[in-house]
Amino acid sequence: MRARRRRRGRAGGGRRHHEQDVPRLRRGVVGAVPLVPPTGRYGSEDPESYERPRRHTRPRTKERPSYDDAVEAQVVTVDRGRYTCVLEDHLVTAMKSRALGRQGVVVGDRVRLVGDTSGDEGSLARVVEVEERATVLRRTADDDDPVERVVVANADQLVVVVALADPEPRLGLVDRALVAAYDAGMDPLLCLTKADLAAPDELLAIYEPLGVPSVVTQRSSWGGAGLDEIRERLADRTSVLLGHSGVGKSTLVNALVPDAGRETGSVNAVTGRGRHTSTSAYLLALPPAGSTTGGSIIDTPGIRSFGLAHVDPEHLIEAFGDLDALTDDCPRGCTHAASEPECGLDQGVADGVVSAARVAAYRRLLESRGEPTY
Ligand SMILES: Nc1nc2c(ncn2[C@@H]2O[C@H](COP(=O)(O)OP(=O)(O)OP(=O)(O)O)[C@@H](O)[C@H]2O)c(=O)[nH]1
Ligand SMILES: [Zn+2]
Repeated sequence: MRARRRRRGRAGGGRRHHEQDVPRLRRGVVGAVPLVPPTGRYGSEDPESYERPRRHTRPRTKERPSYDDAVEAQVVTVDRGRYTCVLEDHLVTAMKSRALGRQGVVVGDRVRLVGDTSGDEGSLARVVEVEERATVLRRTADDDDPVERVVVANADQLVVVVALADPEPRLGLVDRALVAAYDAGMDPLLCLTKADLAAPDELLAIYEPLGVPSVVTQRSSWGGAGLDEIRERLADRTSVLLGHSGVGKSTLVNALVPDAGRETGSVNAVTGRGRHTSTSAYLLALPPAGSTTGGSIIDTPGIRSFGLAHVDPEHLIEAFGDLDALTDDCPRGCTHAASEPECGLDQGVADGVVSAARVAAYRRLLESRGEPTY
């Protein structure tokens, strides 16, 4: 029980929480690692500390925190050690400051920048702080590789984009993405595309017992309701879009953000490189539409596998409060899988407090952890 409580308190992974619920974040501390500014104003590698003797023109007391003129920005994409950040209305290229050490900086991170934040051609700012993350979406390269990678930070919804046909839906992919979402404390959303090619009923029935919300769409209806419903679901949130190649994700992103220029052809408009070399996620602000005012989406073009070795089954069930409540009397170490002899979930079904379909769907998710990555 004690171990379980400790896991519940795990940073960034509590039961479903949204960015809005998280109190204004502590600054300058990421996880347990305090970011200690280097001695001197910005550290010895900073050209400004040589070129502009600010200390003489702007006196500061010792107590004054460093970086108090740093500006807030959000990381939009990462490419070979360069961080593109959005600062109010313009993009700034930045690198990590030495003060960050090995601290990772990922798409969605809210950061503080110093240096040249003009965004002018050739300018380079420096990331000096990463704010505590409200959520982290992680993956392991594959299930046998325990190295965890943070994919994106601060997203509160994971949109799993699945084509109803061409390519055929792969449930393994959907299940694994859902596991990652629940583990990260993000709300899942199923986005079923290409409804002009196949009916959604079968797929919807499979995910209905889990209570996963869904939208069904097809490109030809985008003048009408299809796209509006998705916009409403995305409004004022930060949503990660995940999907296998060819499901129509880029087509959808381009419809949502008309000047996004996400590649549906062969060359990435952002990097100028081939589509398959672009592996970084990319954050795009949603334009206001109808009654919605904002929100952003994070496109994840390069994710081909979604290892879940980092996911603790005991943590997964916490995303399903009604099921979690049934497991208090499970034998020690019960994984709540179908093979467990005395699992409280089976008792719950026998007692009629939970549907067999819901337990079976939960167990399918649980088992998807061990399936091959996609
Ligand atoms: N029939 C049909 N085809 C669609 C629909 N949406 C997109 N497509 C087509 O599906 C193909 C794949 O679309 P993309 O948007 O490039 O798919 P993607 O998921 O971004 O794929 P990658 O770029 O490989 O990651 C394209 O030929 C689209 O024209 C739809 O609603 N119905
Ligand atoms: Zn159990």
